[in-house]
Amino acid sequence: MLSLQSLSMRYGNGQDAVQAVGDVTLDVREGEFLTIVGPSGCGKSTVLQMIAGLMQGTSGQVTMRGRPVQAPPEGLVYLFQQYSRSLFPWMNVRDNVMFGMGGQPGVDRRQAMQSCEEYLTLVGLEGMGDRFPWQLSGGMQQRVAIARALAASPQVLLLDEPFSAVDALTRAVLHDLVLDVWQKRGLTVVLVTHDVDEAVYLSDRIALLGPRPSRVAHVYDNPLPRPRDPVATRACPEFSRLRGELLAHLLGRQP
Ligand SMILES: Nc1ncnc2c1ncn2[C@@H]1O[C@H](COP(=O)(O)OP(=O)(O)OP(=O)(O)O)[C@@H](O)[C@H]1O
Repeated sequence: MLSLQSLSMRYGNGQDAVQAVGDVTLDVREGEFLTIVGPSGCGKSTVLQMIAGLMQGTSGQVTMRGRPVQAPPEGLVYLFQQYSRSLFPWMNVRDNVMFGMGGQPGVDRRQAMQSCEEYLTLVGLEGMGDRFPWQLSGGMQQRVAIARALAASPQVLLLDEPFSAVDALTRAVLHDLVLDVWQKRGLTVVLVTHDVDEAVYLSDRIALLGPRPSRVAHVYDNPLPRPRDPVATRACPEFSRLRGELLAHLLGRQP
């Protein structure tokens, strides 16, 4: 689905230049849930923004279904960590979600409103369309942002630490919501996170980036069965083993 070939990124020039991404090569398979983890500042968000076509690498390329990504491609949606930045405070929830459908040909307002209700139901916010983002809790706002992302009918969903700003219980609920939607809609998901537990719970595969300038240090296959369960999955010996391996690698305790 997505292919990252020898991708590198240098910000700035001369003495102030920062080589953020060294040489990243990675394939993302159609329909998989792939997570990118790595030490702080190693270039995870930069890689995700290059996948999204929000910026071009200094060298290398990204392709989606074989076509070079030079601008945000159709069918790909990027969900930011800060829901407050992605929702429009002057629009109610319904209009925010309908904004996600913007420009889809042949969709009239009544159809759009009906689909909007379906997306809100999917994220557990049925009947909340008239509220404004500032009338909702952080977790609810992030659900609206997810509903809006889904309203764009993406094939690929890029998630940049979308769960880090909510409390642990809301995070667990949002994890299962995203897994449910991913499975029902057959999406391809690429998630960037600091959270090793989250990476193991959600993913099919986990790409570990090394320190800046980053390369892919290792890609872990996740053997944990699906459907996953917030309690039972974390009790599996495989969960602890994989989590431990990732942590050891991140802490530099791996040969
Ligand atoms: N627009 C920019 N201009 C200059 N330097 C930048 C810019 N964006 C990021 N950087 C630098 O590039 C490096 C990688 O940043 P990036 O945000 O991609 O890393 P990250 O792994 O996502 O970080 P974190 O885990 O802390 O969120 C950092 O040193 C950062 O300061």
